[in-house]
Amino acid sequence: MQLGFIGAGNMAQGIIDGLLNAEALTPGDIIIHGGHAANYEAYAQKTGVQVAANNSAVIAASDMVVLAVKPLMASDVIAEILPALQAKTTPLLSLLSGVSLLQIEGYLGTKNYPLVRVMPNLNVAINAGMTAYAANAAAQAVLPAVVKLLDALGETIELAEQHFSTFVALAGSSPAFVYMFIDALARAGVKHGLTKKQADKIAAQAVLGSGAMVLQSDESPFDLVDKVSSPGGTTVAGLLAMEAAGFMPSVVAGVDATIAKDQEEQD
Ligand SMILES: NC(=O)C1=CN([C@@H]2O[C@H](COP(=O)(O)OP(=O)(O)OC[C@H]3O[C@@H](n4cnc5c(N)ncnc54)[C@H](OP(=O)(O)O)[C@@H]3O)[C@@H](O)[C@H]2O)C=CC1
Ligand SMILES: O=C(O)[C@@H]1CCC=N1
Repeated sequence: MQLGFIGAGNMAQGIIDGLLNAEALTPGDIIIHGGHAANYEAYAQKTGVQVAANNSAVIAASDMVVLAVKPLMASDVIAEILPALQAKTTPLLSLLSGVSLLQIEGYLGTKNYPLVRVMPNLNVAINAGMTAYAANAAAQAVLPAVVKLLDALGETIELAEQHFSTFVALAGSSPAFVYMFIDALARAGVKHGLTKKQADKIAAQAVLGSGAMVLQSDESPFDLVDKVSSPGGTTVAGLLAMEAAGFMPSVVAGVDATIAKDQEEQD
C-alpha cells in the first residue's frame, strides 16, 4: 500500500515515524510533498521515504493520501489537486482541524468522494497516540484499511463529527498542555535544587504512570486523588494551593478556548 502525504510538517512526520516504528509500512511505501523542499529533505533522507515533485504526483503514486497542510490552506490545496483526485479517486484522509467532511465535500464538488476526517495527536510518533476518525458514506469500503493504519499509531476512536472540536482540546492539542504541566512541575523542582534533566525525568515518569493508572484502574481520577492524599499530608496541602491559584478553572478555560478556536475555523 502506497501512502502519500500532502504537507510534510510536524504531524505528517509524526504519523510517518509511528507507521515506520510499528513496521505498518516501509519507507518505500511512503511518498511526501510539502511547501518548501528544504524543510523536509533532511527528514526524507533520514527515514528513506520518497519525495514527489508536486502534490499531484503524490496522488498519482498513492493508494491513499493524507492531507496534512494547515486548515487555512485547505481550499487552495484541494483546488490544486482536484484534477489528480478526480482522475484516480484516491481516498483522502484529512488532518485539518476545524474543517468538516461537508466542507471538504464542498471543495471537491461531490459527496461521492471517499473522505476520512482524522484527528491524531503528536504522540502517534511513538505509537502512543489518541486518534479520532469519522468517515463519509463514500469511504465505508476503505475504512477498515484506514483504521488498520491508525491502530498502528496508538488508540483510536470512531467519533461523530459534532464532537471533533472537543476531541481536539482533549487529545489533539492536549499533549501541549501536558508537556507544559510537566515543564512547570520540573521547573518547580529546579527551583528547589534539582537539575532540569533530573526534574524533567521525574515529572514525566510521574505523569506517564498517573495516566496508565487512570486507564488501568476501575477508579475515577477523583478517587485516585483521594488515595494519594494522606490525611494532614503533603498532597492535600499542594492540591489546595493549586486550586487557590486556579488550577481547574485554568484547565477548563484552556479547553474552552481551544474548542472556540476550532469552531471559529469552521465558520
Ligand atoms: N501538530 C499537531 O500536533 C497536530 C496537527 N493537526 C493538523 O495537521 C495539519 C498540519 O499541522 P502541522 O503538521 O502541525 O503543521 P506544519 O506547519 O508543521 O505543517 C504543514 C505542512 O504543510 C506544508 N505546506 C504548505 N503549503 C503547502 C502546499 N501548497 N502544498 C503542500 N504542502 C504545503 C508545509 O510546508 P512548508 O512548511 O515547507 O511551507 C508543512 O510541511 C493541520 O491541519 C493541523 O490542524 C492535527 C492534529 C495534531
Ligand atoms: O494547534 C493546532 O491547530 C493543531 C490541531 C491540534 C493540534 N495541533
